[in-house]
Amino acid sequence: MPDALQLPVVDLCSPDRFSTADSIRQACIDHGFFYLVNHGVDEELQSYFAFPIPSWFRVKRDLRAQIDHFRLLDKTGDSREGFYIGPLADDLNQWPLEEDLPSWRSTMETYFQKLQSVGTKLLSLIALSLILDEDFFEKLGALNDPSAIIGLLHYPGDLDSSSEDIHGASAHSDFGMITLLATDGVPGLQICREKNEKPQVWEDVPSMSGAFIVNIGDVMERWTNCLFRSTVHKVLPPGQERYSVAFFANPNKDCLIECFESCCSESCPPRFPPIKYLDYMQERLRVSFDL
Ligand SMILES: O=C(O)CCC(=O)C(=O)O
Ligand SMILES: [Fe+2]
Repeated sequence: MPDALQLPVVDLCSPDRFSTADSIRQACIDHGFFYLVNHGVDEELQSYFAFPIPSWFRVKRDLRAQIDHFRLLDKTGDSREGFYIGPLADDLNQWPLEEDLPSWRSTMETYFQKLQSVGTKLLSLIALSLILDEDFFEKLGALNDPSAIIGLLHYPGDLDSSSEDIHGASAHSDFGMITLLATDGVPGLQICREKNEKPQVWEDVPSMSGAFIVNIGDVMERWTNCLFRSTVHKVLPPGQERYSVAFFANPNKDCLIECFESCCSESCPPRFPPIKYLDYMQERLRVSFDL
């Protein structure tokens, strides 16, 4: 049986920003995961995502088009289904008709904007935690036209949870800067802090009512020269229906992912060469989906 984790809890609105930044730093070094409370996104909005994705509304999965348009896909073999909403301004999103799901589009747009603003606030604390200026990510250009994505995820309830080959979501790390996750409380999410250890140890990440589960993505790990970890995680077949929403805060596609000066030195040189986010993401998608 995996152990249940006690992840740190970060208060987005704490007046003591420096001590909050310190706890974020520790959480990102130790776990790459933490809970975010006091984020200002009301739960009523969050309840909108738990809708059965109607069969007529499932997105036709055109891999090439999705790469071009920064849409992410579930890994082949995962049993979940997802509906993805990309940047609102780029006009590439497919929306249900107003008469089929009244107010759904406007609610989702509001939700997207709120998550974007929570992400921006959190990134200023993350900048502080790395001894950088609070507006560091803005100045870097990461937040101009960011290629953020919301994934509305549905895990069917009728999977055979006794088989090791059946995943809700198979083991992966997220590509971007940070991910904010809201779940409906049904368990299933697990993390593996030492992915190279044998046997791997998987720990349950319980949901916390009203809190987002935040995790560090690969771009942040690369920026910080692996000081902050992009922890591998997966979702077990829940054995009952499960809904979650993941907000992937990805940077602007032209943003350069280059080790921060505060995270390298002569004795600790950058582990990765600089790369533009667009090139990085295309490479990751190519490897992940064997394109
Ligand atoms: O649904 C979840 O709890 C996790 C989803 C996830 O890790 C992802 O979509 O990257
Ligand atoms: Fe993930």
